[in-house]
Amino acid sequence: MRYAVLVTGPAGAGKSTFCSSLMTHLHTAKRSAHLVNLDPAAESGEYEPAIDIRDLISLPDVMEELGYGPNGGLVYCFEYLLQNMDWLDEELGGYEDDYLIFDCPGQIELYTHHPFLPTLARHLIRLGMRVSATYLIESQFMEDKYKFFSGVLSAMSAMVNLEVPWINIMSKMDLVTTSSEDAASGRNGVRTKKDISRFLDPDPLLLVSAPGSREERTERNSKFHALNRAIVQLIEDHPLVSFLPLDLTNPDSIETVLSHIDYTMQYGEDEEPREPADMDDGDFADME
Ligand SMILES: Nc1nc2c(ncn2[C@@H]2O[C@H](COP(=O)(O)OP(=O)(O)OP(=O)(O)O)[C@@H](O)[C@H]2O)c(=O)[nH]1
Repeated sequence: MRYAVLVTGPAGAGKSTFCSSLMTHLHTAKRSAHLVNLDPAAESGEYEPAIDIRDLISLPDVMEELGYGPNGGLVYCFEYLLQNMDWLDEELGGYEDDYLIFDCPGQIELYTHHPFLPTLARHLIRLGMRVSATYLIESQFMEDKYKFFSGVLSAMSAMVNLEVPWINIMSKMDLVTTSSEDAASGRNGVRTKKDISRFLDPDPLLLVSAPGSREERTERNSKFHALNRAIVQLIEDHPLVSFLPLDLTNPDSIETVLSHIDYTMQYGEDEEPREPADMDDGDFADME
């Protein structure tokens, strides 16, 4: 069985770094894993991709030869890929019992209102692969509820568009300090773990505004207030909208995220993911 993990999220969220960490972690665990680069503008990273869209088409070439800008060029590259899926099939052909990690580009519109990734995911499923997706949002982005709403809505939009087992990840947790002094002074704009922990598994009541804040002023506008409450209700009603924290400086954190990916890919979202300690070898026997 082949397993595909689509690593998605906005530009700079840490997708490529996460892919490298997953590769290292899987190799250390003696699991067969390969990197698939789907970013036609990618720069070289720690791991040489086993499959690389730049071997088919690259963004700099498209921009130079066809005169496109970066966004139009990226769309052209993906349209070209979809018209040449036999290239991908051939590239994937050599992998049988492997874990394939797809590093995706950071242009958010690719996830929210283009059909490329859903078409790709369906194609991989037709090839008999188990497919799941992760969506990374960086912890620094989650400074207040407005940014949180924006992040959640972009994640939900991508999730609804893609329709595969899905895990939201809050990346770069190592940049979140636990120093209450820093938090009090707002030094460097860093937040405490306590500050953003409410966004990992959000309690809607906590997201309703605090008095005296920017929120209070905004809520004088009752239409926006009603919209806020509706979004809060949506978040509450939807169990998929929670975030796994990812601290790449902590191997346990990577292990936990990987366990969730394994489990989600194996069982979908119908069952609650269990902690790694609750899983036995039989759960992943065919993934070794
Ligand atoms: N401190 C910290 N920095 C990180 C982490 N992950 C990524 N970074 C940094 O964030 C920047 C962006 O990381 P990338 O992995 O290139 O992010 P990306 O999502 O692949 O970016 P695009 O390909 O542009 O969409 C780089 O400078 C990384 O070194 C992390 O877990 N902690």
